[in-house]
Formats: sequence, structure tokens, C-alpha cells
Amino acid sequence: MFHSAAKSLSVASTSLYSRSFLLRVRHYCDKAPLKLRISQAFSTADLGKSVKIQGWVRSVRTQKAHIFLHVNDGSSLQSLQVVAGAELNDQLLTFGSAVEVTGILKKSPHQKQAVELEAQRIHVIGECDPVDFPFKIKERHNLEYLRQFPHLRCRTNAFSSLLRIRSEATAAFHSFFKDNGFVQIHTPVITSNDCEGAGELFQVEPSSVGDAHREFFFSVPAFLTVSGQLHLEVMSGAFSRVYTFGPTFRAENSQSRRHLAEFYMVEAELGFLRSLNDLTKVMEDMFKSTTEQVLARCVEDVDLFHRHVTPGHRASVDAMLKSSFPVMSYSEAVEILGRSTENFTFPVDWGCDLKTEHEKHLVKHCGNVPVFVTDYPYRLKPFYARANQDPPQNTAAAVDLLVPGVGELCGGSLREERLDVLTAHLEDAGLEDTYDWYLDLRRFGSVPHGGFGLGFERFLQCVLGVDNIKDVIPFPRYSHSCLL
Ligand SMILES: NC(=O)C[C@H](N)C(=O)O
Repeated sequence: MFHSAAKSLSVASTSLYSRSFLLRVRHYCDKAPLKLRISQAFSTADLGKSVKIQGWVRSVRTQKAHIFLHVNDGSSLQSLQVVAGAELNDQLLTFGSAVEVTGILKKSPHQKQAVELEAQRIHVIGECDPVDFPFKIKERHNLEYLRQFPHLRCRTNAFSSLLRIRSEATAAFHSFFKDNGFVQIHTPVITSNDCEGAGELFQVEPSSVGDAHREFFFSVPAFLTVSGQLHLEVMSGAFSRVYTFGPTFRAENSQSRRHLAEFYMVEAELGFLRSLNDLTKVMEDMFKSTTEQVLARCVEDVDLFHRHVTPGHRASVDAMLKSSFPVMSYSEAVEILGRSTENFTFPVDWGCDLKTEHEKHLVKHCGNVPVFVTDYPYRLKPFYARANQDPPQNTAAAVDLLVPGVGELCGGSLREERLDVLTAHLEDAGLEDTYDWYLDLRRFGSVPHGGFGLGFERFLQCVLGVDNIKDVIPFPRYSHSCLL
């Protein structure tokens, strides 16, 4: 960077600067240490060079003649060992302090690390009192403890690994959709519809209070989105394959390990899709492809989880990837649950909504691999689900993907594309005026279509074996908690 800056200065502005000034700039640039992200320092390309790193101290060890630091800058799990003469020691060099170190990058004589930095200068940029700092050197703090410090937990190995994995998983979903011909749509965060009809809406209004009689800001009640599905259905009518990946909000008054008031949802919609089979194939391919990409691109970070945070979980992930996800109908699921000797808190009868305990039982029944449950009772599903022609049962062409440790990961359905059937359903629900625009989609070039939504945090829980959803999102929001 410095080289190119000097070059462009000399090319663009020769007339403004003297030749000797430009030579001095170039000399400085040639001598200036190379600024490296720590993950780059581990490639042998920069051995012997003068480099500068910036990061936070993960450990300090003092000997008579030397001090040894481990410095991490978040670019990877690895910390770089810094070796310095005792004269560079500084009382402020403590666990957690922020430092800038300049020195020569050398091959390390120790087996544990390939390179180390022989420090010429150490500058403590930000002090950190080790007594007050909530994390202690060499202590492995569990996720529950870390949760108390949403503003500091990214400084620990476990949580920084988690966030790098989350970032890579985000990229993996985008790659999957790009590779399969989907167009990304930014669906709105503020909306006037309640797609799921469950009434778990956060209403949006400006904060200025006082005028009790003022009108709605948008002239109609507006809410934070619970799903981008209806907007995706609009777009699938033009692009055929579309997806969205963004924050979603549900005012569920739940403190469970699987619910958040704000979570990220990956949603896809496919036009010209006629069967649930075609939909489950996309869901299974997506799950496997994204999981494989995360495992391949985050080897060290995932390893940290599977070894130390959730030991033994890797075998479960490998089993999921190897299996062909079984498919069972809701009716079969109810039969299996009915035959079970397990003491469920909620009784199971045909027509009941499946609870987490039931979902977990079904997953266990299938050998702890993901399982699709299809054809739910029609009355359990929102107005958009396509009715199956199967009296007297009256089911909908809807599917849930249940996964080990979590339960429901994805929910999807074929959408009712028949104008007459949809109109009748909306009239029954008294919603025909609200959704007149939705009926237009069926009036003008309607095609059979379907889609699904995947809870991104639940996906991370499933791949990493993390029990509590609050531990896989940077800043969790749930009832009675909106810290920071
Ligand atoms: N896009 C989807 O199919 C997700 C579905 N609307 C849900 O919220 O469960």
C-alpha cells in the first residue's frame, strides 16, 4: 500500500513536489514495516520482513531476559507469539490490553507455532485492568458465563470463533443461492401485513409521544416483519427463484433456548414448483452444502467448538451429512408419537400442533438425523398454504424440517396458487380486502410455487451443538432483555 501510494504521488504530482522529497517518501515507504493481519503472518511469505501487528494480548509470560506475549486480532483463532527483550517490558502489558507491535517476523524454534515476531517496539494502546476484566487468563469460561458480557464476549476465543463461523455461514448461504440461480431480494423490515397470522407482531410508530390522537405514521398499522415470504412470492412471479436473508421479529413471550425476538431468517421461494418433494430436495441440498462449506472454511474455529465447547458434536454433524433425510407425513408422525412410551407434557392427537418435545422424539426415532414432516392439518397452517385434496383429513402441502438438538429448523409449503380456492379461504378469514394485492398475483400469470424459511441461529445451534440460541447471535434480543 505504501509503495503504491508513493508511486501514485510521484506520477500524479511530479510538478508539485521536488525530486528529493519524492525520493525521501519512497525511501520511507520502502522502510516502513508491513502492516499485517495476524492470520497473514502465518504464511511464510513474509519471513524476515519488518512487520507491524495490532491486537489484544491473550497471554503474557515473563522470564529474566525475555517476555513472551500472545497477541490476537480477530482475523483467526490463532494468536501470534511475540518475543521481546526484558527491556521492552511494561507494567501495562496485561491480559486484555490492546497493543501495537513492530518487529521482525521469524521462523519459530518451537514446534507449536510456525512463526513468531521478534519485537523491536511494543506500544500499549489501550490498558486493561486484569483484576476488573471479567475474563481471566488461561480460564475457559462457559457460554453461559460469557452471556453476561454481551459487550466484551467477542474478546474470548470461543465467542470470536462463533462469530467468524457465523460470518462464513452467511457467505455459504449466499453462495448456495448464487450457484443455484436465485436472485437475492431485500424484503422490507417494516410491513403492513402479518404473514403468519399468529399475532406476534411488534408495531412500529415514531417515538414522539404526547398527541394521543395522532394518525399512524404510515396511515395504516405497520409492523416489524415476521417473514419476507409474501414479498418473495411477489418476486418469484417475475424471477422464479428468489431468496432473502435478513432480520425477522417475533413478539413471542418466550424465554426458551430456541426463540429470540429478533433472529435472522433465510427464506427462498421457487416458481414453477409442483411438489413438496422438489422443495425438500432444495432444503436438504442447502443444509448439506452450507454445512460442508462452513466445516471446510472454518476448520480451526469449528474444531474449537467440537473439541472444547460442545465435545462429541462432530460425530453428530457427520451423521447428518451422510444421511438421506427421511420423510414422514404428519399422520405417520402422530402414530409414532402415539406408540411411544415417553411421558409427553402435551398429549398427542391428530390435529394437535407438534411441540418441541414431540419434534425431538421424532428426530431420535429416525436415528438422530434431520427428518421432514409433511402434510400438516390444514387448519394449523396460515392462509397461504396449499390445500391438499384429501378429505376427510384436510391437510396442507406444508413441511417442517426437524433437526437433532433443536427441533424445527425450517418450515415451508406449496402456496395456494388457485384463485378460487385462495379467495374462498381469505373470505372465510375475513382477509379478502387486506390481501387483494396477493390475489392479484393469482389473477395475473399465476404459477404453482412454494418456498421455505430457515432460522439461521437454529442452523448454527445444530451445526455447532450449542444448546442456547442466545449464544449464537452477537446481541440477543428476547422478552425482558434488550441490552446495549
Ligand atoms: N418463507 C417461509 O416459508 C417461512 C414461513 N413464512 C415462516 O415464517 O415460517
